Amino acid sequence: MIKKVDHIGIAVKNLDAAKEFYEKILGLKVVEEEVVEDQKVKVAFIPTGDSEVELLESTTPDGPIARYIEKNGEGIQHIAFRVDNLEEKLAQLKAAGVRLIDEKPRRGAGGAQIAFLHPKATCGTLVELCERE
Ligand SMILES: C[C@@H](C(=O)O)C(=O)SCCNC(=O)CCNC(=O)[C@H](O)C(C)(C)COP(=O)(O)OP(=O)(O)OC[C@H]1O[C@@H](n2cnc3c(N)ncnc32)[C@H](O)[C@@H]1OP(=O)(O)O
Ligand SMILES: [Co+2]
Repeated sequence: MIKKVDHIGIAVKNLDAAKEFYEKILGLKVVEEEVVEDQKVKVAFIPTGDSEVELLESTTPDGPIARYIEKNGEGIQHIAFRVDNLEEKLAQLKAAGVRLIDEKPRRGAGGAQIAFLHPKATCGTLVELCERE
């Protein structure tokens, strides 16, 4: 079952510059920063009520965030929905013929289990599903 929007992923060129805007100008607060090697990103999480903003800077010129920015510039790269059972949700989507990027959960930020659905199967938005304690 999908519980809520967990976070909105925003691709940025420079995490420090983005933090400057979100913290100093908007008045929000980064609570956690982490490198997720598996996704070739450095992330900063900013709580906004019941959901968070995830700022993403690429750690390599060939990662998904670098490729996204090269093609589209900075901006919203994905939306993440919290699920209570990721394996079960992936099996259900696979049975429904949905194109999955990840058939098995991978490790995400903050110890979450994550998996992506292909934007061509979701009416144009890259969707992440995540399960966390
Ligand atoms: C840390 C973690 C966490 O929260 O815990 C994260 O979020 S990590 C967040 C970063 N990690 C990821 O994004 C991992 C999953 N992403 C991927 O595997 C990749 O980025 C893909 C989504 C498959 C795109 O791959 P690639 O750039 O090689 O393909 P491509 O440029 O040929 O794109 C194929 C088609 O999908 C579209 N497309 C590509 N990226 C898109 C996006 N973010 N949103 C909407 N559409 C997108 C392209 O425009 C293109 O459409 P046309 O054919 O019409 O031109
Ligand atoms: Co994410």
